[in-house]
Amino acid sequence: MGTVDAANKDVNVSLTDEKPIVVFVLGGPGSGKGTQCANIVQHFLYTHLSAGDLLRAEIKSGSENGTMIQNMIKEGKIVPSEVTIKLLQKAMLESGNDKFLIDGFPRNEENRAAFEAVTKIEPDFVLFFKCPEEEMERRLLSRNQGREDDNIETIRKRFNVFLESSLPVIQYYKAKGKVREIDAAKPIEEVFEAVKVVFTPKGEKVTA
Ligand SMILES: Nc1ncnc2c1ncn2[C@@H]1O[C@H](COP(=O)(O)OP(=O)(O)O)[C@@H](O)[C@H]1O
Ligand SMILES: Nc1ccn([C@@H]2O[C@H](COP(=O)(O)OP(=O)(O)O)[C@@H](O)[C@H]2O)c(=O)n1
Ligand SMILES: [Mg+2]
Repeated sequence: MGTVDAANKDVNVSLTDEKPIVVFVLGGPGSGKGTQCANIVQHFLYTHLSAGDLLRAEIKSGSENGTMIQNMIKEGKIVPSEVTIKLLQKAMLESGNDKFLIDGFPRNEENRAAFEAVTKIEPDFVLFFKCPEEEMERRLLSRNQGREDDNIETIRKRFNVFLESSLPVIQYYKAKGKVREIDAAKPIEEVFEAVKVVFTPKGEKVTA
């Protein structure tokens, strides 16, 4: 009995040790998630996985889910978790890394609960980019990446989805003390200064 317990304990310890480190990067559309993740990976040893980028790549690949995903994105709606989580898991495996910035996910309670149930991973912390809607709107309208959802009609829908479905997820993690909130209305370099502080281990100097 004691031996079995001891063995189980060992297994649990090693599983815990092997679990990847995950940071969820959240914020409204246009708050600067992608921009700051690109900066973070230059300074810290993370792999950046954007849920939106993975979904757009899935459309391009001609997958059987492509049309459904395209329609959801055009409407600013959230794609069923099953689809997004599969893409995230595949990208995590293929990266060979064990530290991830998961950008734009979880976007609703379903995303959050399904990810936790399927992967058993809890985020280390949640980086939340807080930005006023007018500023996010300005940025999205001049993003110029040819995205079908960067038009004023879809942008309004995405803002509503953010308020109704995504903010509650941020609240959920706030209650657990896991949210690191950043003022994202400032210029890119200033936002990154604040981001670096969050990623720099306590006691270490924040580097340039
Ligand atoms: N702090 C900032 N100030 C001004 N423009 C920004 C800032 N951060 C990002 N942008 C620009 O705003 C647009 C949206 O940024 P992006 O990183 O794609 O946001 P998100 O991934 O949150 O939608 C891009 O064109 C980007 O260059
Ligand atoms: N977890 C996610 C992330 C994105 N998406 C879809 O992809 C769209 C674009 O997401 P994105 O993260 O690339 O958008 P931004 O916040 O970067 O502007 C969203 O509006 C959703 O339609 C989703 O369904 N589920
Ligand atoms: Mg983005």
